[in-house]
Amino acid sequence: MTSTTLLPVADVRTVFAVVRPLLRRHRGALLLALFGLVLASVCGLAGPASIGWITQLIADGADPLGLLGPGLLLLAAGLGQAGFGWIATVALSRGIQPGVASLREDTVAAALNLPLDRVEAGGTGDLVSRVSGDAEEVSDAASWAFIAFAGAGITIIMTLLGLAALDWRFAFAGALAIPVQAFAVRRYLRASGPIFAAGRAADGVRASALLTAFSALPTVRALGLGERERTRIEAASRASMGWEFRAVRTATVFYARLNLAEWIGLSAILVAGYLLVTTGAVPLGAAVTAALFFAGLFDPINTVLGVFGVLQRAGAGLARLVGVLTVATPSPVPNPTRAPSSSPVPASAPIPTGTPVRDARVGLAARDLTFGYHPGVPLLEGLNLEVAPGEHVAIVGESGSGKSTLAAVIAGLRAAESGFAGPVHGGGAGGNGNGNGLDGYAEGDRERGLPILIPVPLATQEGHVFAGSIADNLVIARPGSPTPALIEALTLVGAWEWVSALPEGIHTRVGGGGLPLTAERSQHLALARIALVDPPAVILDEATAEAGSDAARTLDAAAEALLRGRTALIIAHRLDQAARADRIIVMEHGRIIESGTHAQLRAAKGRYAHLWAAWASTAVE
Ligand SMILES: Nc1ncnc2c1ncn2[C@@H]1O[C@H](COP(=O)(O)OP(=O)(O)OP(=O)(O)O)[C@@H](O)[C@H]1O
Repeated sequence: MTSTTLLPVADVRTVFAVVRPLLRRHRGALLLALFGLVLASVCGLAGPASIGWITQLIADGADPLGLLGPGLLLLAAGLGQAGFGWIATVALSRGIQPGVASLREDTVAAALNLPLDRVEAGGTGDLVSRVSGDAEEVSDAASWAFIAFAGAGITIIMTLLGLAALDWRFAFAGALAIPVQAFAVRRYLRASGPIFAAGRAADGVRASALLTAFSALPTVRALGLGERERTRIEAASRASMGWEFRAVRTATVFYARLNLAEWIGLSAILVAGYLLVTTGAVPLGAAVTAALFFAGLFDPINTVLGVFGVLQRAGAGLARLVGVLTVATPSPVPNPTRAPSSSPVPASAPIPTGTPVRDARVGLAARDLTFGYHPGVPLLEGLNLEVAPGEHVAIVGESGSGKSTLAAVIAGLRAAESGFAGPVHGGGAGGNGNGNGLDGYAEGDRERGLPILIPVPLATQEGHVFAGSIADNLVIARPGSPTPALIEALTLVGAWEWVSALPEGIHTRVGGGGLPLTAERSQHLALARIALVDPPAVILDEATAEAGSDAARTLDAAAEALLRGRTALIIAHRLDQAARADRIIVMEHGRIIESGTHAQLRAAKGRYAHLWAAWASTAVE
């Protein structure tokens, strides 16, 4: 990939549109939090007020017993502040955290549904950094920064009101700090916003560079590309670090300006207090209270301005998370002959246990299908293919002829530009043969007794092994499946023999950090995963192509058992696999150029006959 197009970042309006209903759901908790924060800051003010009161009593030479009143007020204020603060914190996190959690879940679900080409265009790292780093920033901010920000903001407002209540001149003196603070904040926000956004984007690019290099490690080693990859990662890391340095530098200047503002405000209050007390305008206790009020503002002001950075960072993360939600997910091209779906089945939705999905009346079709990797350059153009229910069709053709692409579009992994591709109703009783979109039940399907259409599983030669137990690797395809169902699926494809011989059987950990599996066993698990889903139609994309001869025999048998009684599209590189199919189609430059049985095509002496002759002369059975 030479250039990347990162996933979109949502604008402020879209972010609000997504966040508002999440917060509205917990309005009660948020109101309780606001109430608690106001009472906690009122209690916070009672502390300095009682110290001022005590000072006044001492200055007046009052009876020591008279100090008991302000002493008790001081104690009650401390307890009240802690108690109300606790209530507010709990209520606020109850109001915000569920929203953050559901946003994260929605984003992860949307990420899993993203069109493959969109993820490829942005680099996998961009997506990974959003659902991990950005989600972390947002969650972090919600768990403490937002609470600290709201608490400190309310304390500032209440303190300013308290200062004004003591004497408006104290409020005026304190307000002299505001222009410097406003200047500091304005400069900081202007500078830091773009720095944080660019920093998060640079992190995404760095993650992409790392993932690309690691995922292609064997190729990188084989072609001696290590140095080139290292330089690329180093450049991406340097860019990311550069933004980090700039963020720290901007924050340092910001805090220096805030310290200057504090110094100006406190000096003004002390001067005002001195003048007001010496002229008898206010008692000494009031001046002490005012100075303590103002000093008490340092912390909340620093908190508000300090967490601004965290909130801004979280804001940038939130916009990137919501951005994932705004990417249109591939929806199957609707079949114009059918009504729209009433209960859609998303392409990646797990099939709940107990849902009967296997049905002998489901076929596969591509109708007037057009698809291309680059806009305006179609690879498949107006392609038509019908696979009848229960039929096994093999696709053969030279490398690059479009076999895998056709399989991916029919499996719903890539969205068609126009036309239709996917499972269809057809054949048997109740089917109308018109076909259907990949849309679960369409209007009236239940009434007509038509089977539900689920996404067609595609097994490729890269049978992926997830880190976890063998059971985890299977259950992922059909959550909630009981152990006997897993064993049945493994047995069907002939994998139970080796799985049951492992020390921990089905609970053996495989994948990252677990038992390494051979390519053959990984594929075996991939086929068992499909057996567990028990779908009516399956696509095998070279699922046994790379295996050695013994492994090929094992996996051929597994595929044969899996495909029995199902509709199948098989991309066959070894032509003996194709010969066993009911029908063979030959592809060239994205088009179907021949279609027929093995015998028919050999007799026709066309492209397939040539391929067969070439293969048969080199094949070792
Ligand atoms: N992700 C992609 N982005 C851009 N072009 C692609 C992508 N995948 C495949 N192509 C191109 O599309 C064309 C068809 O590729 P496809 O993999 O479908 O062919 P194939 O017949 O399955 O080949 P093979 O047998 O080598 O897998 C090729 O020119 C290939 O380079």
